[in-house]
Amino acid sequence: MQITRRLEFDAGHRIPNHRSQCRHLHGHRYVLEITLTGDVVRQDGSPAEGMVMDFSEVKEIAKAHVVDPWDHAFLAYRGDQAVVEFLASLPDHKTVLLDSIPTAENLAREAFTILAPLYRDSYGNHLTLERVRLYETPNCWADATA
Ligand SMILES: Nc1nc2c(c(=O)[nH]1)N=C([C@H](O)[C@H](O)COP(=O)(O)OP(=O)(O)OP(=O)(O)O)CN2
Ligand SMILES: [Zn+2]
Repeated sequence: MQITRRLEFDAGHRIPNHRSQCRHLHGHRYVLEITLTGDVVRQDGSPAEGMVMDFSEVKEIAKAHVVDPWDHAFLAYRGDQAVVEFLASLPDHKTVLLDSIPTAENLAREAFTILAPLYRDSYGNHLTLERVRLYETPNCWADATA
C-alpha cells in the first residue's frame, strides 16, 4: 500500500550558473510530497490499525528534519562564494548550506537522503520511503526515488 503526505515551506535560493532569471536571488513556496510504501497495520487496537503510517507522524518526521530547517531559510550552494559571504554578513540569518546547487532535483535528493533512514521500518511493517516529490513552482517538480 502507498500513502502520500504533502507539506509546504518557503525558502530562497538561486541557481548561480543559470543562463536566465534563476541566477537572481528569489524564493518559492515549495511543496514536498512524501510517499511511503508499507503493509497496513492489522494489529487489533493499535492506534495505527488500518494505516501504513499515521499521516500526522509522516508529517512530524518531515517537519522536524526538512521543513522546519528549510522554512524561511536561504538554501545556498556551498560553492556559491558571493552569496555565501553575503549571507554570512547578515546577523543571525537562517542559511542552509548545501553540497550541490539548490535545483529542485538536488533538493528532492537531499530531502530523500535525510528522510529515508528515518521512516525505514519505523512501524515494523516494511515501511519504505518510496519517493520525495518537490514542487518548486506549481508547474515544475522533481522526483527522488531510491
Ligand atoms: N530542471 C530544472 N530547471 C530549472 C530549475 C530547477 O530546479 N530544475 N529551476 C529554475 C528556477 O529556479 C525557477 O524556479 C523555475 O522558474 P520557471 O521556469 O520560471 O518556472 P515557473 O513555474 O515559474 O514558470 P512559468 O512559465 O511561469 O509557469 C529554472 N529551471
Ligand atoms: Zn527558483
